[in-house]
Amino acid sequence: MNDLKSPRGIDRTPREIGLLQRQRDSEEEAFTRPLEWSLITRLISYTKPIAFKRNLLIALTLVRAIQLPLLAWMVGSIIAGPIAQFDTDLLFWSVAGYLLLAFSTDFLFHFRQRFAQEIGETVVKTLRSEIFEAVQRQPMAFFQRVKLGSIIGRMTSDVQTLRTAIQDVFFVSIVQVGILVFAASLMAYTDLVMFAIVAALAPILWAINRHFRSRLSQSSRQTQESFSRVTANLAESVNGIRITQGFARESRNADLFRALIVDHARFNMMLARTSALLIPLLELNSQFFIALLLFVGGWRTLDGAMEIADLIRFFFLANLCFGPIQTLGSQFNQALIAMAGAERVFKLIDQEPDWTDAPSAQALPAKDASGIEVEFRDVTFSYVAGKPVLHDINFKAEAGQSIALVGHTGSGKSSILNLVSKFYLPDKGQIKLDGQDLLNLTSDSIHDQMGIVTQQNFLFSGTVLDNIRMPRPEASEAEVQKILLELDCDDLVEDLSHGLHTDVGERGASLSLGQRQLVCFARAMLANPRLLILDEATSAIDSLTEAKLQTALERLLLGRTSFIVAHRLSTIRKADLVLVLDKGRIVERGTHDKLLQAGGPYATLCQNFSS
Ligand SMILES: Nc1ncnc2c1ncn2[C@@H]1O[C@H](COP(=O)(O)OP(=O)(O)OP(=O)(O)O)[C@@H](O)[C@H]1O
Repeated sequence: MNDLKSPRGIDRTPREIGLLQRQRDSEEEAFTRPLEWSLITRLISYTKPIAFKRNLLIALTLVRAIQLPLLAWMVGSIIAGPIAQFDTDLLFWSVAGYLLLAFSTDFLFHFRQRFAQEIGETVVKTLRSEIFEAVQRQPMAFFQRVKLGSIIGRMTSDVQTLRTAIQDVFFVSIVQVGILVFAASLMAYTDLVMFAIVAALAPILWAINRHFRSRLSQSSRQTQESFSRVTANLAESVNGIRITQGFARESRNADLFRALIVDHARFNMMLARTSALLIPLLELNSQFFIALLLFVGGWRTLDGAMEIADLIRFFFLANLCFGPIQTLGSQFNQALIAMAGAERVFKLIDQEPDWTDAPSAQALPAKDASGIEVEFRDVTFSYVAGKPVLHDINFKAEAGQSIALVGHTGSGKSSILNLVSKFYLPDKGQIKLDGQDLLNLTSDSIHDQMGIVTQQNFLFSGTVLDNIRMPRPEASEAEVQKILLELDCDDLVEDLSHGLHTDVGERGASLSLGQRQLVCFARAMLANPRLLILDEATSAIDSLTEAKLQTALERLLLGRTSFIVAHRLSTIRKADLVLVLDKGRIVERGTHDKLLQAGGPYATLCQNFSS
């Protein structure tokens, strides 16, 4: 906990400690895992759509694995052969042969690069769409459990490690192993004693390389993570600057930011120290090898046990061996990192939703111009097992009725909406839509006949037209205009700089609150739902817009069954049934007038509603 202390010795608030603690949490995710055949074969199966190119690439790679050591061997042989023998003709033809081989090697290299990139791209694009589909089919509870950051992590850094594995590690390793085997065979053929020395020392070089590479990549990941905490904190600080200044929190926030950059600097220094140790050590290793080979090779040549030409050839080949030993070390490390990434990505893709529609579920029959009849019978519901938030809920909404849900915060209003929408399933009891048990109806058919307007008035990036047309992208602009006219808010479009084609900005930021809500009403109206779920906005809106919203809402509700978490007296007054909730139970029900007369909990609550 020591490094969580503030630089000025001030005790941190739980939020500050939490922020630094997140670093530990993310580090707990496995960074590497051993090679696993099932993960490797599954990953390779993603290259099936371009199997021909993949196989061609394997063949090209094998040829390249022979070409590279052959080039080195040729250099050694030309020096030891025609040059040592002063044979000009042979020198000319040998160099021409060398050039021909070099040209064909690089010609193939061009295709190796291109095909590898294509294979990587194919795998990445399939994985990303599979992740997206897997996330989309999850029920609501999943999104409360899983952090957005972790889904983004799967989609970006983990998929990136898999790209590296499939497009580089696999093919680079084939080439390097090929070079190693081919060069080793030529070395063994040239001089067995010298080869034995290289073979004995190679594992030491490999082990040193592996050790430092894995430390290096661990440090590099920690550095990246600490930097993303710095940027996340900066974004939060800038976005929340009003609150920061309003509560005079600048100095504490600056402390926290300083702690994060100190943390980042610490990881950066660790990374620099590790690489400053690794690179000279590797260089020293190679030089130590060369010194040893020079000594033994020189001794054997002087002793007459070895030809000088063989010694030259051997040196070229030995040099060629050092590269693959080091490269294979780092590729192996990448492969282990990719295994951890693959495990996380496939776990997300394979994640079965907590529940799905029953196989026998039928579509809710669509009826024109009438609302859905909704009935709750003894419904109990909990988000967390054993902690029910709704108890014995009973009510019936006739087709076309509007039901207002009122109650203190946390009383269970949104939970009822979640159940009607089949975003969650009840623990006990029954919910019936048009007389059929919700469990026997498909979610899609319910959502097709349902419209939702939330308090946040969520808009997607794009134009006003795109947002209104979301439930029916094929709707014409004229249809959208007609909807706006029906809602009596066609002047909304006239006020906007580019009419229906005005860009709404990020999350609708360039529209006013009232305009955003009208867009959401128009969106719901275009869907022409039989059931409308509405969480009435609480934000203060000027009285003119307010009146417009009320008119639009009345028109939207006409002929549909609606459930409204109501905050305005005007909405509640018009509701056919008001359900008063308290601690997950319906404590009163009736019309506004009746409930007001009764003088119970509703009458008390009423004083808080805006008119
Ligand atoms: N996803 C969730 N996981 C666990 N508990 C939840 C979840 N959502 C709501 N709750 C709990 O369920 C209870 C009812 O919440 P609900 O959101 O239905 O109340 P509400 O009346 O709509 O409140 P508000 O008016 O503040 O929106 C609360 O105690 C709340 O803490």
